[in-house]
Amino acid sequence: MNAIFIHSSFPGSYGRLPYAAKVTHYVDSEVARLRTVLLHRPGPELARLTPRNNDSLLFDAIPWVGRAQEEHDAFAAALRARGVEVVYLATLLAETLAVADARAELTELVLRSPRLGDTLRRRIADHLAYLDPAALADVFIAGLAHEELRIGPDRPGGLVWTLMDRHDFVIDPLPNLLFTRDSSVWIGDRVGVTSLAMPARRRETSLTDAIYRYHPRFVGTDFLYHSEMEHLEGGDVLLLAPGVLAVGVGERTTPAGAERLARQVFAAGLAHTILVVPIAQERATMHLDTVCTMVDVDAVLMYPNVASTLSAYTVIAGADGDELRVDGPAPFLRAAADAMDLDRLRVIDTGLDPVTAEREQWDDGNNTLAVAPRLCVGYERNVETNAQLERAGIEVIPIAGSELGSGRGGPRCMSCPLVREPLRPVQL
Ligand SMILES: NC(=[NH2+])NCCC[C@H](N)C(=O)O
Repeated sequence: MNAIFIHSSFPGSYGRLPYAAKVTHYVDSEVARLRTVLLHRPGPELARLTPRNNDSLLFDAIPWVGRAQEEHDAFAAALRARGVEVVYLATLLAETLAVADARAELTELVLRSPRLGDTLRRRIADHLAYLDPAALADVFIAGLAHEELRIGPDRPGGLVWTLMDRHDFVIDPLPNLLFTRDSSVWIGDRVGVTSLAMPARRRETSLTDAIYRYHPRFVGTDFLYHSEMEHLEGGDVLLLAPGVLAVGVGERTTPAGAERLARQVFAAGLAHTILVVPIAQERATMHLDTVCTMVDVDAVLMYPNVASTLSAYTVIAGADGDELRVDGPAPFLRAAADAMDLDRLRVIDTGLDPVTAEREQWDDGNNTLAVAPRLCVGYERNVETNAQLERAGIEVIPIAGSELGSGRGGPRCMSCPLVREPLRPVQL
């Protein structure tokens, strides 16, 4: 028997702690009271989006940056009003870049791009060397445009810079950093730095990796997953109950990623069952959390157009500790209830009729963030879904998302829980 016990009082914000204090981060469910969450307030990286690059940068429209920031501030305020500590990724990154090794590592990484020749590489290195940690963090997030680099007779750009399209970037921006759910995931007291599938997002994990390795807040944290491992994105990982995970495999997470995660969590003693859930390889269902999120310990909000057809393979550790045992497929809702030791899972539908459901699923009506059991944040525009939740006894904290939603992500995608109250000690 191996029980994980957690400190009963959770430390407050980073600013109030002695510099090198160790903070206990811990998450064992989707719904237990949320204590601390990692968000990214969108900034100048969104202003990089144009009709020419928005598809490859994974946005469906060109967001109005100021309004997106207002919406995001209201999201953060709603969480704080419920007692949640909000930690910003850009702040953590700036504090991380005060550490010389972290600064050198991340700088070296952007300079390594084979698109740059030696001359341009030198110009970029000079440019970055003068920036203070906060300004350097801004460049790592918002990228660097061709015309932002100071080039002149005494500082020639060289062949690559000269032949480059003026609209091109010498360091690509990361507009999807907003969706902090995907670039790292906490399971128990360990962090998984994920392995993002889309080229436009890959560099995000160099930032989360550096933060978790170098920031004093995270000293001593054990890693459960690394970005060089098989593709796995946080939006596909649901902590159904302590010891039970669901992992979507589709456009982003691969079966190999799900298998790797299973091996890692079994080896760390963090779960006994992984449900592997195939989802359609489409933009509308890029992650499992676009069709299924939890709103209570025994209730899920689900997209009705897939609820009855979604299936799951149940993976448990094999007897010899190496080979995994795979059973199924079985209907997802049945397999989940069995693994969670419940008679059944309550299901609340996204939308009312199939057309409304399809519209509201697209607008991330399904993508709620639980702040506590039966209390979640949802986009206000998904009127029918929110009404369904209220009818089922789930309180919805509505937030505006007309601009935030243009990147196709809702409150769950935009948040990475660092601390939730433990649902119960895990008995493995
Ligand atoms: N967990 C999520 N559903 N995240 C949504 C991410 C949206 C982002 N534009 C992407 O395509 O990657």
